[in-house]
Amino acid sequence: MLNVTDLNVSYGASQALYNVSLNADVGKVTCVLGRNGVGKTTLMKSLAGHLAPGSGDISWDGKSIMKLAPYDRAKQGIAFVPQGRDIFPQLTVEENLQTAFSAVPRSQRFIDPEVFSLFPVLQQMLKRRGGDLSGGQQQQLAIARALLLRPKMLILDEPTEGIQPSIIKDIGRVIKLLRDRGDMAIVLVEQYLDFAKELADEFIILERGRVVSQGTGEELEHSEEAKELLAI
Ligand SMILES: Nc1ncnc2c1ncn2[C@@H]1O[C@H](COP(=O)(O)OP(=O)(O)OP(=O)(O)O)[C@@H](O)[C@H]1O
Repeated sequence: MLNVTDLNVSYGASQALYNVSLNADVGKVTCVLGRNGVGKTTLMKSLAGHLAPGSGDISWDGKSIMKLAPYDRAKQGIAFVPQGRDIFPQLTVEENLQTAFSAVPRSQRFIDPEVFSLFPVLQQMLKRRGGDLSGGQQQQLAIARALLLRPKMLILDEPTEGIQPSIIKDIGRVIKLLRDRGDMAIVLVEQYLDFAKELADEFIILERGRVVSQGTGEELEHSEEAKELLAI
């Protein structure tokens, strides 16, 4: 289980997160919602170890991971799919997938066929360069690469951003499937309420760096407050 407690994060003199707390359970999708610029990415980068919080704590399975570098968090099973996907455009799809290998034991350094059953298009495009894929295909590649880390926690930062509806559906289906497998905590950042409603078991909404609403997926379904907080 992930426990984030009273996290404060600043960029120089400008504070982006104020006393943010969040829990995420294995076998559940926890959605982090909010409009542009409210601090969602800052929170995800803090979880992955790319930003150092000023105060507060982040623990995984009861142990603080605050002092671990991103690579060591990946080794602990924490996989981060950043916004903008961050794939290597000059490498092939296969080579992009293989970049996950450095953070897993030797015995796990193979492309698990499961990623092709989740994302069949990647198998067809194995020898193509990452940069030649569409935005949606790149997103699928980034998720597949994260899955090769055999994560216990999968962090997805706005996987639907700028992606065509049919691929959004596919990604939603994969997230549900991974959740139902029951061996992974999924933290999903979203701006789109409808996508979040379909998937969320728990949610928080951020506004100007603070948690202003939280609850269960069912509560999100009927929340007028959420609609207002996420309206553009
Ligand atoms: N590198 C940075 N230096 C200074 N300020 C930053 C930096 N990155 C983000 N910020 C500021 O921190 C605040 C939170 O930004 P963040 O990217 O976390 O929001 P977000 O909710 O993820 O937004 P989006 O949906 O647009 O990605 C914003 O006011 C942003 O301008």
